[in-house]
Amino acid sequence: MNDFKGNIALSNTTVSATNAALVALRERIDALDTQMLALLNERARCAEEVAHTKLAEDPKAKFYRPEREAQILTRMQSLNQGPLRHEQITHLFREIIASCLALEESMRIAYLGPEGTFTQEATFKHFGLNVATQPVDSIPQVFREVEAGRVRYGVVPIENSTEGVITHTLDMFMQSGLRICGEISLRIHQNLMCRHANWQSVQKVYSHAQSLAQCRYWLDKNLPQAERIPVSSNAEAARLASLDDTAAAIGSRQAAPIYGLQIMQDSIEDNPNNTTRFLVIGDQVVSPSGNDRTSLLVSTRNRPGSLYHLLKPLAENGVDMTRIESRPSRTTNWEYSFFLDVRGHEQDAAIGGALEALRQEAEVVRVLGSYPVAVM
Ligand SMILES: C=C(O[C@@H]1C=C(C(=O)O)C=C[C@H]1O)C(=O)O
Repeated sequence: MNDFKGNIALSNTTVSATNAALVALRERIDALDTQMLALLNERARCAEEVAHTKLAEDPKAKFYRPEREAQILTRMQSLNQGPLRHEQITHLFREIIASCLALEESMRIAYLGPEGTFTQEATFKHFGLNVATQPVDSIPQVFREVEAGRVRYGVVPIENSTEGVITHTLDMFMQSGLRICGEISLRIHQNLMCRHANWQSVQKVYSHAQSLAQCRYWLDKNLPQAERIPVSSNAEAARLASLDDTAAAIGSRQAAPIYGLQIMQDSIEDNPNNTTRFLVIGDQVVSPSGNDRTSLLVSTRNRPGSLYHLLKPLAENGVDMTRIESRPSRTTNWEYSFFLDVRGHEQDAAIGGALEALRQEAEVVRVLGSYPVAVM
């Protein structure tokens, strides 16, 4: 009995000591929040000042500066000593920057929709959660919205680490004069969602064919009885699953609340490094950030050694090529267009030299854009 009472007394003391510690910690957190609030608003006032300064210099000034944002995020990562992870710091600062930018101007961004797709997730990752967005039905439509000036920028997928390049996007650059202003790299986490907790009993799984392919082994193991039904987008899959208790959908976690579904299993992709790269398209020429990529479109007649002649100027100028894709040029049979990604900015001397030499070799050499390499 004594022991029992003693224990109670001990735990009461522990509880009140814990309480006192919690009270003190929460007071400290409140004080820090007060400081952060003041600092955030001071930062916001600086951004407003930046806007006035930009306008005084150029009444048509573009406020969004992707290279500056990338520099800020990279700097914060290099200063970060934890315990918050780089990813969390990046996320928080992205939202702070987006909120400051929103004070300078309100931007509208078109993306390949519908709502609940990974392209929407990429858009919010890059521009912050509060940006005004316009989901559209197709990649050409994203280009058209930007070209017509109905939105400031567009977001389209360009390549997936498992499934390869998205040729629709590449082909649009052959017709459009828009430039690439940025890239977004998104780790693709697939989620199984349905209306109820009894997910193991579903008979159908809806998703985009690519997502089904990315979860093949997980499905074999966990839902061998369910029929896999490919549909036009993951958002459409979520919509169909929201109408049917015998079905589940696979897709982006953004889709679940939109279609009234619950996420029953997350990160079910077979390859945990599955990443998709997206492009931000617009009409802006972006200044160097210090860690940039340049995308080129080069067309040439098909003659012996033509690819060698295109690549030689890059090698001779020490330019690091990170990607090459070839597409039929569509204007003349057996003429090819090459999409090249190189490290660096078009204002770098090495790339300038390579471009000059390339222009002697190829019929068409277009810089699609120099832009900051995706920061996380
Ligand atoms: C404040 C600026 O404008 C925008 C907002 C930024 C920010 O909040 O840090 C950074 C770059 C721009 O997109 C700026 O150009 O410095």
